[in-house]
Amino acid sequence: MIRLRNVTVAYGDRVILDNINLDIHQGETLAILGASGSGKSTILRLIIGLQKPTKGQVFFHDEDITTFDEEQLTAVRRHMGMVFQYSALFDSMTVGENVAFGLRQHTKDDEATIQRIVEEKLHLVGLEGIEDMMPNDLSGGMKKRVSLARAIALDPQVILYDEPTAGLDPLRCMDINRLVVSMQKQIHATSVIVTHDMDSAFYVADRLAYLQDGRFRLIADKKTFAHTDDEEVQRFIHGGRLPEERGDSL
Ligand SMILES: Nc1ncnc2c1ncn2[C@@H]1O[C@H](COP(=O)(O)OP(=O)(O)OP(=O)(O)O)[C@@H](O)[C@H]1O
Repeated sequence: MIRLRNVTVAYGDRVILDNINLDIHQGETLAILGASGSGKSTILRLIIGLQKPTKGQVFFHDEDITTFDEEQLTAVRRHMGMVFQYSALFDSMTVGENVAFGLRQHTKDDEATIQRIVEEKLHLVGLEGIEDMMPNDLSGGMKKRVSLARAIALDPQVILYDEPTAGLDPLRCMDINRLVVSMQKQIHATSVIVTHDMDSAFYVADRLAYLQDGRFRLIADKKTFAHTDDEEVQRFIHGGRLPEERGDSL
């Protein structure tokens, strides 16, 4: 469904992604892992067409979107919902207006239809009756949920999550993890999730990809990934601990 082919992203001499290939299959949830600054968010920006690669191609349904103009990209983005790091809600708009934003931009739906969809999407993320609240009055977890409701307002084929659990306590993280899984079940979206959070990655993903030094060091299904004999990947999975440090420490 989404394919990156021989993609390089460089800023001057600094190569961030070095001739990478990636296939994302319809209906799957793929987690992209890697150290800070390894280029994970860049991959999301390439997929949604917010950034063009220095070299290579990005396909969505067999169309190379790197050749698209802004109007064509807007049409592609209609099928993609993005949950940005730190929610990125519009602070001056109510929750309802935030969720309705894409509907107003991309559809000619009447006000009653928009209100019905806003209500339905807020219900899907476990929030009801908060349409008139302002983002600044919400907790971090609620903001993420509203951000997700906004991302799914147009029934996207693809949902891109940039660090959806960052900054949340463990209970709120688990709420978001469950939501990510339930989104996939309920709207059959293809999901790509960029995260540092190993628990979250293993909970939500079908496959995991580990990015290092501009390349994918490992792309594998969850079980294979968890049991890889690649010591570097194992160290990342175990929060940097060496094998001798991995016993029960509590
Ligand atoms: N406009 C730019 N000019 C120069 N360097 C940039 C630019 N945008 C991003 N970078 C660099 O590209 C690298 C990859 O950025 P990206 O945001 O994709 O990383 P990331 O893996 O998502 O990091 P994090 O986990 O910290 O969010 C970073 O080192 C960043 O400094």
